[in-house]
Amino acid sequence: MTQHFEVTPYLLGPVIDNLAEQGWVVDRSLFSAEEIRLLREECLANWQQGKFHEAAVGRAAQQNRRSEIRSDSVLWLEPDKADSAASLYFSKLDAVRQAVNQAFYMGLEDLESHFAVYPQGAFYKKHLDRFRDDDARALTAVLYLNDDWPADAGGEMRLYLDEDGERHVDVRPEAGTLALFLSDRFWHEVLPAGQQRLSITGWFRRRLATAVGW
Ligand SMILES: O=C(O)CCC(=O)C(=O)O
Ligand SMILES: [Fe+2]
Repeated sequence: MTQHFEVTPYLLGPVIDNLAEQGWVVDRSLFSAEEIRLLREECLANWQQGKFHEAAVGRAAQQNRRSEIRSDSVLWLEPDKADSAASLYFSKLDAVRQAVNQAFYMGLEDLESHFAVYPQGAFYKKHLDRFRDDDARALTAVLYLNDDWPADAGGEMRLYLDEDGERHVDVRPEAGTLALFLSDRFWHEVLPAGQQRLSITGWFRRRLATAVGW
């Protein structure tokens, strides 16, 4: 069954405007409570079936488990095999991709995404979402799935707004909050989570300018 999830331009307008002005945006209107509930259930069902693995740092052959840097567990989403909740996610994010490409000619081609579960106490130290040997990741999208996130539960994503880390915003991982930021520009971290924390992290990737002999 093919379903089309409309993302009306009036929802994307402010997202694009904020990205243009500041390179990051926090949106709370793209996903409905029901859509987030479906995604959360899918995330938890996979978690309970033991399908997640401890997250690594780095890419491909250079991947290492570094539990002093991050202590979450992840499960990659497969767009082709996506069942209903994940395909809903991919169609919404594709609308974002197209709007960003139209506005900024960024040439975003695809999206790689994983569910992430941060058990109580888990964190991800300050980092940049771009690998030394791969600059394809251009725009990061983090969507939070947590139904109930008390103010004192920690687990905020701290997004640093300048190079020296003096200014930052803390994003609470509440259901339906979507944070978008330029992957090569914004250092960020996940503060220790006071309770289990669920999310989907995605990276829009750009075509790589590979040398082909000319
Ligand atoms: O979950 C978050 O708030 C951010 C996760 C993150 O920084 C990452 O997976 O690279
Ligand atoms: Fe990150």
